[in-house]
Amino acid sequence: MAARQAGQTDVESPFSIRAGAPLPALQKLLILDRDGVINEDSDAYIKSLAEWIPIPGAIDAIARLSKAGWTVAVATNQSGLARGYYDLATLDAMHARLRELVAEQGGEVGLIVHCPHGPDDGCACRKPKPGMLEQIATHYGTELAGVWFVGDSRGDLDAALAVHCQPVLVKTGKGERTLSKPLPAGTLIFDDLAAIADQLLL
Ligand SMILES: O=P(O)(O)OC[C@@H](O)[C@H]1O[C@@H](OP(=O)(O)O)[C@@H](O)[C@@H](O)[C@@H]1O
Ligand SMILES: [Mg+2]
Ligand SMILES: [Zn+2]
Repeated sequence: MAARQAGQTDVESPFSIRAGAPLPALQKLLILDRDGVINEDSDAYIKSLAEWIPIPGAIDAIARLSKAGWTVAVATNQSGLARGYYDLATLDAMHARLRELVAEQGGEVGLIVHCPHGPDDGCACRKPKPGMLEQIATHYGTELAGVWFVGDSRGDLDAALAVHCQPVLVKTGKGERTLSKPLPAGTLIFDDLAAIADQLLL
């Protein structure tokens, strides 16, 4: 299958912050994995809008960060597209719903990038490859070093390390499963996205 480019269905403003560095005048950038971080995940994939269920506290966390000047972008593998489990319109409906829920709380979601490919397509965007993170960095005109990338799977952590992001693991989604095996040195661990927002907004 010809490798399609990673899909992006959103635009956002160009700001960033290197986690741990002095806070520059520019806004702060946080990158999130989707399934298992923002919404519940399933080994059967998230195949419909009805199956897209926000993790408690996640929508509020994104809204709180956004209102505090953080740019919150998303990088998500969506091999279910290549597998034919759902189509792009369904994926877009999930992301429209995410935006709607965050907007209802006065926040906004930044760029959402997805990898539509399957594991055997040899694309550059499927995590653990860092292509989507690089796409987000290009979009916002920023470096990635030290930027927190929050995921629930080992592939998320490895993608972060590939571009010198700060790997951050949440225990939601597949996080506990990921935590049961050795993690990359320096990985930060939080219960959930709400706890990350609490930390970043201290
Ligand atoms: O966590 P993000 O990247 O947002 O999305 C993960 C999903 O695309 C799906 O990724 C699949 O992995 P494979 O793509 O089949 O290896 C499985 O892990 C599913 O359970 C999961 O829902
Ligand atoms: Mg995930
Ligand atoms: Zn891809």
